[in-house]
Amino acid sequence: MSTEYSVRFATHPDDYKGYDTETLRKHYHVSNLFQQDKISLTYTHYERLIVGGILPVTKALPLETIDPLKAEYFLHRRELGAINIGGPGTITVDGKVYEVGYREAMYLGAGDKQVEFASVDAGKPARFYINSAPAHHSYPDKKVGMADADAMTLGSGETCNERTINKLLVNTVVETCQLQMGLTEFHPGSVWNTMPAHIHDRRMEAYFYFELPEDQAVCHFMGPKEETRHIWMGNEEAVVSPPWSMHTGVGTSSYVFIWGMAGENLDYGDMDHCQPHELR
Ligand SMILES: O=C(O)C(=O)C[C@H](O)C(=O)CO
Ligand SMILES: [Zn+2]
Repeated sequence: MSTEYSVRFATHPDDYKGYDTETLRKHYHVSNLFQQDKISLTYTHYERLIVGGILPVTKALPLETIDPLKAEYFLHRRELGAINIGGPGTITVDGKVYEVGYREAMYLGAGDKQVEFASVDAGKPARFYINSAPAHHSYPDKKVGMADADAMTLGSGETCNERTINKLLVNTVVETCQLQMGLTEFHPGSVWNTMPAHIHDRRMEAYFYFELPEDQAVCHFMGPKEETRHIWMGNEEAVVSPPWSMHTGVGTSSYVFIWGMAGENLDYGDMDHCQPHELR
């Protein structure tokens, strides 16, 4: 088996108030996503979103079903989004090969039976970050490059939050059941993501931070706006944002992040903003 998984249960905001650092990390922080020749999955009970990392080096890695799905194959009743943050890779779906390069995304619809992830060059392996959610309709597979993104620039240099949000797997670009994914990059000098912060209790979210120098960190904030907590994030680590939680983060240097959501609607702009002066 080249697949490993762990399970995260959902938490109540009243309980969260009493969590110390270790408990916060145990419930929301996800590390060790990329292990050589492994598929590492975290099955969350937030909209049953799965967060994962796939690092094929010496061999192709099949997407195997895992016990919590009780399904014959992984995508029997699921859809999946993958974004490659490494060297050139391929995703083979029921015999059809898609070349997926750096920062390119792939949407896989429910019903795809045999899916395999591979690197083109073991010396520069592909690194596929994935999110998967339950799906009750089969939409066509689609590769989405950065040039296809529905891009939006927000913020300003003065407030250190100037950034381009590249919406890759969203309903203006590709048909999905509930999954949305994108990649946000910063303009020089800006380090605050998602500021002003927001909550969308219709959808849970997961953030994955990468291209962060190894000796630097991102301070990720979560919680109801009047009761926030922080989690220090390292490179290639993810954090789960429950539907009741605001989310924002600030880096001690530049970084990039991938966000992914699942839940009630596909309306990216449906957010309840929390202005900086309202945060406690
Ligand atoms: O920097 C931002 O703002 C984001 O990238 C926000 C995320 O896309 C998000 O939280 C979507 O709900
Ligand atoms: Zn959000």
